Amino acid sequence: MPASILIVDDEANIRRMLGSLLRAEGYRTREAGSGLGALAEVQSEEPDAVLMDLYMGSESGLDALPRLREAAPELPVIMMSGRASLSDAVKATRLGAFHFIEKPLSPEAVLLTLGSALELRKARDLNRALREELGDRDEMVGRSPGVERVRQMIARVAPTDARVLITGESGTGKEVAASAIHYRSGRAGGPFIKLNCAAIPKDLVESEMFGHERGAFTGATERRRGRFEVASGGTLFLDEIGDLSLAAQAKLLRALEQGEIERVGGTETITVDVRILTATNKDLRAEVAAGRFREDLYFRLHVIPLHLPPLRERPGDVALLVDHFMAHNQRRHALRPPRLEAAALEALIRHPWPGNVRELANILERICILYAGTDVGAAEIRAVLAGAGPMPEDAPAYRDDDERSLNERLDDYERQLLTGALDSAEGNVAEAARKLQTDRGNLYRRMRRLDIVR
Ligand SMILES: Nc1ncnc2c1ncn2[C@@H]1O[C@H](COP(=O)(O)OP(=O)(O)OP(=O)(O)O)[C@@H](O)[C@H]1O
Repeated sequence: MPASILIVDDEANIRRMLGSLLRAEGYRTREAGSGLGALAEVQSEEPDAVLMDLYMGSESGLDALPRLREAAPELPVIMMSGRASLSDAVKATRLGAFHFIEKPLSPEAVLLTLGSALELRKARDLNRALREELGDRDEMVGRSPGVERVRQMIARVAPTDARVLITGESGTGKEVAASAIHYRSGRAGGPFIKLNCAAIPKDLVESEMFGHERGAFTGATERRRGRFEVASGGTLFLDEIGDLSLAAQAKLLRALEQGEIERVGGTETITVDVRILTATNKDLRAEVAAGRFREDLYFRLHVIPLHLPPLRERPGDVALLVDHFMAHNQRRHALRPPRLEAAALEALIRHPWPGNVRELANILERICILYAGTDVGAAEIRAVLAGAGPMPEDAPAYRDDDERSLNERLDDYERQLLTGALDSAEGNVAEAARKLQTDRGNLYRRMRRLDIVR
């Protein structure tokens, strides 16, 4: 669809001249002879850009400009004038004009300025779409006191640069909270970069965080920027921080203390401006006591603690989350949502949700797909929940003659489960994690512990 341009000038011959120039370039054009006329045009259908004269008889384009901007805040308006003073130009810019061009108009200047105004417009539209999408992602659904506390805390810490250590069981929304903090901070226009410390092999942690120079180690065929550098100006979210090796902890501590990093194999010191948010489902204090986590690093990261309560402690949020995920699945899969009977909702509320909100989201996706457009009662919910249970019916039974310890037997079972899921996902770890209703980090950690290589 060609862009539509509104031409506002009290002189008909200028409107005609601009109109034919723009149409020859493939634009659609509309015209207005006054500021009021322009406002009516914009209100009836918003154009993609406006070209407006500064002096239209007794009327000044400078009066019309704020009204246009109010009616359509993202509409770029280009002002034109033959006898504008510098102060007019400054005033126009201050009132939000996109640009100022002088008459007599040169076709090149008009087309060039219009081209960049339309680019800006496109970028703004894209941004808005992104914001809408993100709004959905970083929205903490829930009205329980626990979630209200989290929300208040987020509002309080977001505008600061304080480091926040987010704790909570798996699937409670730690990443949602981190992204909410970023997008409500002054760094929202900068990048939000996530690094899952459990998902990267030990010997690559340093290069993931700080980057590497070409040839720094076997396989480093290109120079690569690390997450610290990529996140500069924004926020770096270090998930599963409790899984970081002691060696990597030492390097992270140095980076935090000095605000500087060095790429692996490099000599250059790079200053980075990054806000650090961390999350863990481990008890980091216990990790410190056990000597697995550096105390000095713990104190650096733990400036503000933010704890996300497990879903079973806030059953009052289940109904809201059900609504939220039903709407989400309806959009995502373009299907009619099932109708949940009261008993079905009751069953969902009573479930203990060991996998927290992530588990609820997965169960609801399954319900939406399996029962689209039909009635769902407690029996259907029980069936879906049973299918999602941690132990399938053919779990290995207890055998008197098995001499292995409990842990060895459990490891064996876990290995079967993981390799089964990985096989069924054709080796795709993210997909296998989804099938097992866990996150990739957890799956990688378990694979590493059991020496499962994929
Ligand atoms: N309060 C909430 N409102 C809406 N969605 C939520 C909420 N909490 C969690 N979710 C959703 O549940 C899923 C899991 O959340 P998230 O990844 O933030 O959990 P997590 O605590 O970081 O998990 P892990 O420790 O396993 O990484 C995501 O799809 C997220 O969008």
